[in-house]
Amino acid sequence: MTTTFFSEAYRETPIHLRHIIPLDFHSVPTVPDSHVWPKSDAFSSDDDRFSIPIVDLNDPDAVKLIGHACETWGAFQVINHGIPLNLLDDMESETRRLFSLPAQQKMKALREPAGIAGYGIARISPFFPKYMWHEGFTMSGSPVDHARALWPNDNARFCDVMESYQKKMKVLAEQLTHMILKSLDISEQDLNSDILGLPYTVLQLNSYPSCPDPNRAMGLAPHTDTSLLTIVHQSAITGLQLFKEGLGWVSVQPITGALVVNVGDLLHIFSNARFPSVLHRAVVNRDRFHRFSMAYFYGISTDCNVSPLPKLLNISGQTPRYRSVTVKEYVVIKSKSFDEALSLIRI
Ligand SMILES: C=C1C[C@]23C[C@@]1(O)CC[C@H]2[C@@]12CCC[C@@](C)(C(=O)O1)[C@H]2[C@@H]3C(=O)O
Ligand SMILES: O=C(O)CCC(=O)C(=O)O
Ligand SMILES: [Fe+2]
Repeated sequence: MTTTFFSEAYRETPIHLRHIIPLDFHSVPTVPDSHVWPKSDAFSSDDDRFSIPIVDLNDPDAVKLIGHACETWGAFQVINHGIPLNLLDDMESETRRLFSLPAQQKMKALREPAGIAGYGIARISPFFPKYMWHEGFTMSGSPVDHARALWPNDNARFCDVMESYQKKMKVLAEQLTHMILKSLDISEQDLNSDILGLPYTVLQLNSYPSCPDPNRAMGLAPHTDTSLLTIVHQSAITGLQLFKEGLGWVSVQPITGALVVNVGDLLHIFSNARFPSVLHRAVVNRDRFHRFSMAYFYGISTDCNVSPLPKLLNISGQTPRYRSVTVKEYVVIKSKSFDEALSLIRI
């Protein structure tokens, strides 16, 4: 379902193979020119005075705290979320196992030019003049076909772990969505009845190999997510940074067992810009520090419209800042215009 939706949306913007096939990172002793980004101090963020809020889902004030975090940061870390720690560990070890395969084996699961699922570099690559120090593996639904191509005889464990993670993430994403709506005083009855019915979901595994010159390479370039919200599990190595007006790039410190939640573009539109869809990027590390992350993108039903929620406009007396678009229209606009997508639908 999700796969068909995205391949229809991406039909008009197929990606060239040079923007799908990653570098064989372990085969290069230095950073090739194709991957050298302009040197800038902004790459390092040693300033740990600031950090995004941490919300305990068992806190009686969790709804209020989440609402405040979404409004001030567009992100927060969540603890006591109900995802077992051993499942997070299994995700990490299966992710490591996948990216440790020889380059020619990973190529057997290469993403199609207009596809969403499979192995390759980030879809946003063509918007940047340099390549990122990153490789990814994207799943929309069952990973079984690609997993068979990667490990003809030994794919059951990978599929089991990915599928059970997707199930658990869906439950958590639903719970967070309800809490976020509650923080806005919106109940399910205030929503178009099928909007949350059949959400699109995408699971993305990210690998950032250790880099010989991390100050000149970029793991994942600055972007906002095309989702309602994204739940990220990061390995114990720093790399994720969020951009906060007035502060600049702020690192998200890994906390064992915590998950990072980002506000995506769709929630930004629904909230009539009250919640910023957070600009974020991943920087890379040297030596032994190969970093992994697992991002779960949670959307809404693909045949629904996205627009500022009418009840919210009534409560606040605000005028809508965005015109109504279908999810597909928005995904097409974003795939063509990337960081200008929101301004193209602004009223
Ligand atoms: C649903 C999606 C969001 C995403 C594009 C995609 O079709 C599948 C992969 C997602 C991802 C993961 C890495 C970063 C990102 C910007 C990219 O290039 O591919 C996101 C996309 C997004 O949020 O727009
Ligand atoms: O690696 C990370 O921490 C961030 C990943 C991310 O932003 C994404 O997959 O969209
Ligand atoms: Fe992201």
